[in-house]
Amino acid sequence: MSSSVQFIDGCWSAGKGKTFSSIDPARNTAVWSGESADDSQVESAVIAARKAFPEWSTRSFDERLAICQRFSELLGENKEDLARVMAEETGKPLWETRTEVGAMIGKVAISERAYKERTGTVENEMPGAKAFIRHKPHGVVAVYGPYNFPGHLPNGHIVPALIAGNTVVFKPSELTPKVAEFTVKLWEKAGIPAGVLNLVQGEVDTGKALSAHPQIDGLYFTGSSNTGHLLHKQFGGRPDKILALEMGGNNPLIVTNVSDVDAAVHNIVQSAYITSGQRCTCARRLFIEAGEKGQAVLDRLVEVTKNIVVDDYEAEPQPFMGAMISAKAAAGMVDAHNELVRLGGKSLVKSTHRDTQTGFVTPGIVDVTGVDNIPDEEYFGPLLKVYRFTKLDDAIKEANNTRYGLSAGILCDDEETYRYFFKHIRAGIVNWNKPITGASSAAPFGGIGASGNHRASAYYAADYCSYPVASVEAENQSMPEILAPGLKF
Ligand SMILES: NC(=O)C1=CN([C@@H]2O[C@H](COP(=O)(O)OP(=O)(O)OC[C@H]3O[C@@H](n4cnc5c(N)ncnc54)[C@H](O)[C@@H]3O)[C@@H](O)[C@H]2O)C=CC1
Ligand SMILES: O=C(O)CCC(=O)N[C@@H](CCC(=O)O)C(=O)O
Repeated sequence: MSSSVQFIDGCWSAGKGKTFSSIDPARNTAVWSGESADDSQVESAVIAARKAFPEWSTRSFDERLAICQRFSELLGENKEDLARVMAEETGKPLWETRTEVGAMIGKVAISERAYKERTGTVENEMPGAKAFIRHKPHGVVAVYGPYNFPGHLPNGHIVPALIAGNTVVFKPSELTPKVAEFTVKLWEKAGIPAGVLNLVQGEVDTGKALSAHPQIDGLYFTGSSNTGHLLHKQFGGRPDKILALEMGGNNPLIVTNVSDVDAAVHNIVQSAYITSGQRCTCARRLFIEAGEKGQAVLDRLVEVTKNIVVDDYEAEPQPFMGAMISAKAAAGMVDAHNELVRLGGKSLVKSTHRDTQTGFVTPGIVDVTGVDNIPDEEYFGPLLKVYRFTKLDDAIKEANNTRYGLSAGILCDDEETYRYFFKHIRAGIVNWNKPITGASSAAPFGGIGASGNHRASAYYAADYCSYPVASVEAENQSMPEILAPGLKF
């Protein structure tokens, strides 16, 4: 247990707000406990970041990058310990948390490339002068992270923000404070100067205090659509502040005319149930063609889903799914399953909460074909709704019938069908014969509609971490050969 949990202006200190804790959802044991940052500590963190900004932003790019590279090396050296902390706090199996640390390590090199490619310097000759495009950091930015990737997703904002010269106040998910503390200690070890990266731990009150602080210049948020929409309202009328929102989805996956049934089922399972369905990119709605071919896919999916191994993060052999983030979240999945059945859906695979004290829940499938009033909600867990269709156009129309627009995919043998789907589907990630999860850090990552606000992250995070400055520059001034009308010299 730790008490110095806030990192403000280069110093660790205890929070002055109320106590909160994190629980290992696989074992129902306490992992971490500490006091939250109160308003005065959020204020100190923002002021420290403001004070550190002039020096950090005017350092050379290479100096800033060197610290990020050292952080990346330290992640490598501490990979196993960090993966274990992630597993304890989230319930995710170790194979998966190791992958998450790997993604964090890779983020630095990718962000360096993205910075140079998307926000580097461009020089053009013009008569008697040169035209430049350069980029400057915004200033103090707040970074909010979700619990499902407590390392990788906030890291996807923090690294490009720091590389670009911003200073950061990081507010992690209250469900994963230990991962945040571990990570920020590595930044400290990497030599991040005082005030450049600050950590304020706490629950929603801490988040509210930070987002409302008048001295932040921007906020980079990954989390639920509800919170994202609240932040968007809060930032209304503030065009001077940059807001990047990465939110949830109600993502569709269409299956039509596939010859390799097992390969299709594997792609469905990877799309719907990886991370116990706790990825914003997970498939929530599966459209399967009516008839024998579709039935063969569905039957095999039901069979494979029933056999998915759900177990402790340390179990050997490793399970595909670990516990969900909390016992409450797992119970919520069973409730959501029952609600779909109450609305008229047919349960094909029942979601079962293993016990009321842990987050273990088995993956579920409900056939909701022809059922009206299915809520357009993101059930953030391993629950898949099935829709049978006869015409592809109807499936695409229904797939688009959502306020969200994060990821979408089609599993089909012929390219023409994919091209048609691509043209008509609305989403920020559109895949063919691949899972719709597992988005690359080397590509833009974001959604439309209620999934985001057109400020895609991952490779495009560079875009919201600085603003462009256009300059026309001449070493000497000279009089033009022809004066504008009405001027006399
Ligand atoms: N599109 C994307 O890139 C991703 C989106 N997500 C989404 O994140 C969600 C799961 O993450 P959660 O941690 O539950 O999200 P959340 O919205 O509950 O929390 C995210 C952060 O916002 C803070 N917060 C909550 N209410 C606030 C308020 N009123 N004012 C200021 N701050 C507030 C929380 O303390 C936390 O730090 C899912 O909906 C998922 O789809 C998750 C991963 C990736
Ligand atoms: O941010 C990046 O570097 C790439 C995006 C990414 O890692 N996406 C993951 C997880 C995000 C989520 O769904 O919670 C994915 O697409 O699986």
